[in-house]
Amino acid sequence: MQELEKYSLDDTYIRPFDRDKQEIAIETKDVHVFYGDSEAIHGVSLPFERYKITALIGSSGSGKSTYLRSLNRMNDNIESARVTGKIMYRNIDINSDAVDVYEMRKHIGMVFQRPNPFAKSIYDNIAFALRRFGLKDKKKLDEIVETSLKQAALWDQVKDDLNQSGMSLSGGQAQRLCIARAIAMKPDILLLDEPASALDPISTSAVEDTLLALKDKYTIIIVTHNMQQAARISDYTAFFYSGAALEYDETRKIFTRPKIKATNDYVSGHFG
Ligand SMILES: Nc1ncnc2c1ncn2[C@@H]1O[C@H](COP(=O)(O)OP(=O)(O)OP(=O)(O)O)[C@@H](O)[C@H]1O
Repeated sequence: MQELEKYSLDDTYIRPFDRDKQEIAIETKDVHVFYGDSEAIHGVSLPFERYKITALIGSSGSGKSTYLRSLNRMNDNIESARVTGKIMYRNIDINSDAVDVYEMRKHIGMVFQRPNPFAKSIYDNIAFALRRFGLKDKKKLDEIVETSLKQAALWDQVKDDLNQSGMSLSGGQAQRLCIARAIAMKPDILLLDEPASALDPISTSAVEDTLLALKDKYTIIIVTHNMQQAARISDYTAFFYSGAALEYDETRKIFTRPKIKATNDYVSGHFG
């Protein structure tokens, strides 16, 4: 934890957005997250542009996952966690008690680090939540299953046997099934917490291609440990350090001309 003392949390650069030209899909305002008495996120205010990929980078324990989870209230599932501040989505503060969390998560979906397909067929992995939300029409279900698998770049590999178990897929295929499952709900925003960290390089590359292809329909926010991955796929990058977002800018600037010393030291491999 030595390095955590090294840089000032006040030395920050958060890029401005031109809100007349750049649509903001979701935005946090002064978000703090506490686990019991310990503060893990210290007032993070970031806007995320629609139809862009934004990467959250930073060393282990810097708060990336905690912050990402706050964006669709996954921290609600952690008993000791408490989130303050506003998370504005379509002029609604989704952090307010009045929000129906399950309804909100239809708009703001999440894919986790480890592929977690259900022990069901590929078809049912996708149809399950749709049926639960009341969709019974078989033709409509077939259509959504097909479109979601196509968008997740998995259709060609599985179309001949949608009845095979989701558990029988390779890691990369299983993760793309989880992406298909998330996008079947037609979310606006897709949150991904290190979706490729458990995958081999070929599967990683397939997942990255999938995300790039999804960008024109979804706003994507992705936590990654992998700086090359952030550089390859994201438009914007936020650098997290010790529970604060120290720098937020276009990805190419973060990796070539960061304005903050901590960012520069991190992207050039001085700590991590
Ligand atoms: N469920 C939890 N209960 C208590 N403390 C937690 C919990 N989850 C995370 N923390 C703490 O919050 C801080 C931020 O952790 P977080 O997992 O968000 O960081 P991270 O940047 O995503 O790290 P990593 O890259 O290792 O996943 C750390 O100090 C961590 O120990």
